[in-house]
Amino acid sequence: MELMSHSSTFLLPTIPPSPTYALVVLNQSLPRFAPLLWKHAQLRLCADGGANRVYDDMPLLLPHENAFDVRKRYKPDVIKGDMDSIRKEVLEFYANMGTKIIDESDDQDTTDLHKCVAYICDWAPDLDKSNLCILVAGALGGRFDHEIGNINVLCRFSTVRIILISDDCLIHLLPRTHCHEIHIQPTIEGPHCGLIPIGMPSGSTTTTGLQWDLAETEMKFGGLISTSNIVKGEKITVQSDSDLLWTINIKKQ
Ligand SMILES: Nc1ncnc2c1ncn2[C@@H]1O[C@H](COP(=O)(O)OP(=O)(O)OP(=O)(O)O)[C@@H](O)[C@H]1O
Ligand SMILES: Cc1ncc(C[n+]2csc(CCO)c2C)c(N)n1
Repeated sequence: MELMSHSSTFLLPTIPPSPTYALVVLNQSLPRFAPLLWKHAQLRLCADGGANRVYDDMPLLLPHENAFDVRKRYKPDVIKGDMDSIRKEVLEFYANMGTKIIDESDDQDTTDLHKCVAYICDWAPDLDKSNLCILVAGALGGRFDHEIGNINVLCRFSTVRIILISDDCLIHLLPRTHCHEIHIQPTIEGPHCGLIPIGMPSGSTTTTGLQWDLAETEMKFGGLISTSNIVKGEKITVQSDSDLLWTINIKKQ
């Protein structure tokens, strides 16, 4: 089985040039490291009201700079969604600056995050898709239906690397098609982590590097799932017969 390697280097001040990152900003308070994620991204999208957050919150995260200069510098490449949350003044500001606006108000069956991920995968020009990773800022810690909708996007695009990020933690999928090596960045993440079967129960999951390792263990909702686990070192391995969610806490500054 092919190996898939994971590392949260996008939270470090400087990172190696690959993979290619695309950033999607959702309609929730910006995580404190949003400017860093923005810097590392080759493509920046706002999901509908996510544009209000960039407009309102980016100057607050950079209080020593002039708000207008910050807004000009942090210009999204694309704003996409059903456009029921973005404020008119924000839409006009970015449209005048050349941001591409994609109004999909006809589609009331998929979320704004889904619409943005579909754009990145199918349409985004000039983006190396072979080594693509989509970072999603503001995906957690809000309305529960939205949070679950955001996790559902991980499952609907299970062949794409997508990482949901909040101030407190990150979540991504470990597809059952691969065995996984997770490289921990101990200065920025851990020690608390979780492994959660998604879509179907896991008949057999095996891990190394955790305080409570699994050895061909069964996991299912209503039975055992791994929460409040602890990473012991800097490398975790995971193999499972079902897709799992991996989550790890992000350290406070
Ligand atoms: N409270 C929240 N918690 C988690 N994610 C959120 C929350 N609010 C919005 N989002 C994310 O931001 C995206 C854009 O949200 P926005 O408020 O602009 O539109 P919406 O009409 O509420 O969402 P949608 O059209 O996707 O149902 C949503 O698709 C969702 O992914
Ligand atoms: C069973 C079912 N439940 C809810 C919605 C509504 N809905 C789902 S995603 C979305 C956001 C569009 O931007 C809306 C309004 C639906 N269509 N089907």
